[in-house]
Amino acid sequence: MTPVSDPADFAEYEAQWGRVRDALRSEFGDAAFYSWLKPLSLAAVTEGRVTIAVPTRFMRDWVVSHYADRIRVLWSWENPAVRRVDISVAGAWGAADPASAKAAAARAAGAQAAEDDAVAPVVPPAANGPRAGGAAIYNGEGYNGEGRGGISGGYVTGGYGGGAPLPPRSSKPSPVPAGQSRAGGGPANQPGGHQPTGHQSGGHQSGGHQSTGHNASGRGSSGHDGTGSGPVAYGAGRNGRSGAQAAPMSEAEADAEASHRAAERIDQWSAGLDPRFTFDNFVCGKPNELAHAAALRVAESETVQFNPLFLYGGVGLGKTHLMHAIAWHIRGRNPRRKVVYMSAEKFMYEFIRALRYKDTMAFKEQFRSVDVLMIDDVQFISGKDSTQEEFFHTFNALVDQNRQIVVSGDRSPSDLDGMEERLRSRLGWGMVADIHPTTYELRLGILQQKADQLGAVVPGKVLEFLAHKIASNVRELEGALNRVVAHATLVGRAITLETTQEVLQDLLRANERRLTIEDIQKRVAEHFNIRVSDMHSARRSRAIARPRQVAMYLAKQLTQSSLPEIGRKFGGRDHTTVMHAVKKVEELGSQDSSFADDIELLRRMLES
Ligand SMILES: Nc1ncnc2c1ncn2[C@@H]1O[C@H](COP(=O)(O)OP(=O)(O)OP(=O)(O)O)[C@@H](O)[C@H]1O
Repeated sequence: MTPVSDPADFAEYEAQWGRVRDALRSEFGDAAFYSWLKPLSLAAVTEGRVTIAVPTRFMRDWVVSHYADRIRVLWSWENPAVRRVDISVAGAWGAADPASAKAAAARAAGAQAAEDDAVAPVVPPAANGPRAGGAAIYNGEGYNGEGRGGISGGYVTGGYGGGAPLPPRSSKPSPVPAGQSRAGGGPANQPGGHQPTGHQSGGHQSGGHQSTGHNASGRGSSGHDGTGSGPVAYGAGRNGRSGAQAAPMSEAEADAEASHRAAERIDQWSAGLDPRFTFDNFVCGKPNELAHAAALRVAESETVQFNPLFLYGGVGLGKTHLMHAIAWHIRGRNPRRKVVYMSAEKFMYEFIRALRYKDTMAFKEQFRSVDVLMIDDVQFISGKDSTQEEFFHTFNALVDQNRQIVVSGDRSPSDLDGMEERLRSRLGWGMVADIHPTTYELRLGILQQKADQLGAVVPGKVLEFLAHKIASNVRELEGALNRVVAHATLVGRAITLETTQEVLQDLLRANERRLTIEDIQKRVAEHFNIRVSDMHSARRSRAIARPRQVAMYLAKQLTQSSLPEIGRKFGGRDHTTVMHAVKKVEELGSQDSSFADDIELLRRMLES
């Protein structure tokens, strides 16, 4: 094949690529475009054949399977001479800005094409420019200032926010002044390895390693903390490449390095798993039997059972415990399976960080390469549209690849206010398992088990007393037992009912004061002069229905009960009826100040 050798021709192909991209964007929409298509760049052109560069292998596979055919068709409409479109990984070059992307991608694709077909693509001279190899040039004081960052090892290392730009990771030879090693990365006065280089923001701690600043890429760390958020030690990577003597990384090496980093990161994300939260330590009873059975099924199966498994329930009822138990179990059975557990808050934090450091491709790739993804407390991303969008795409990508997803929340998917409808419906697709508030028997069982774990001798009467008095949630129950045991150990006295009451006086008082739905129904019925039984009845006249709605609203505001629990206490009504009541009372309160005053009065009476 004859390469296109005239830069003007290449420019013409670039213009065609621009139009093809526009067409792809309008066909596939903005979300797909920004995730998958925007990072592509025209790399090389030979007669009848164009090569598009992608930043990672994962992305290449995705683009090949989802978009390549369409790209080819659209391009042949633009230019019938184009009969073939190749998608190639930019690999060891990566790209930081459009100009260098072109150069880097051209080299990458050129190398690939040369390997494939022994055809040397011609890169327009201008595109290669002064940044040979697409790497930013470190001249001992800073950069040659093109774009916002250097390029190294396939990762963009953008000098974000105006800090001194970072030196490139030393995977590519570049003109470093003789005798000046890149190890340590920064200007000469920064010792290698443990000084923050370039931009620092905040100082974020993670995974037990302290980092005094972010590196600008969020990646490219020396590898010793695996987070990419710690101090930067460029040029001293895992493979021992160091600074000026480093040989260029091949595509395969770059991929291996990237996978290694992704694996480190995945391990680090799940590093917070609590070793106490296992299935062995989980006490199963009526309120949590469904959730427990579903969790166990997911943990024991190599294939996807239901996707996602959505666990929900009130505060401190064991959702996190079950998720950790799934992770431990899977790891125990098959350590090779990649399991990621993280809170939704952490997911958002990681996403924001990736956006900030222009590392979203790596972020996507890491998440989408896991076998089991578990996201705890998903309600946290309610109202956080961009994070939801990213989670939505991650979710879809994993479901498409038949990977298991487990999510927990404080309410059912359909009740997740502030969550996009499409995400809510996806979350409800699989198995939704509710953890109900504990019963006396379950609390007693949990107390017995926790006392055994502590190795403490606690009289049955004390356990029964605690199970009876502390009904709010298991976390509080466990805290109470810990206090009693700690007190006995410290003062060297046996645990008795008396010492227990003494040690826990504040907690017991607070629990006694805790409002129940029955208290609310009684008080609201009195206030509106109706019978308490009307709270449960099917009567729909406004004189009855309105006070009932008010009581539901107050139950939602003043207790920790979930919507289904509240519904059950109001004559077995559905949770959607409770939701409607809550909305109605809020609406009336905003329109009618005397109604709002009435509600406020009731609230104060109930809380006093
Ligand atoms: N059935 C159970 N058996 C043993 N321990 C339990 C059980 N349920 C909850 N716990 C314990 O209660 C504590 C709180 O549980 P966990 O953190 O899992 O609650 P959660 O539902 O995730 O709460 P939150 O909504 O606050 O995130 C943990 O120490 C956990 O071990």
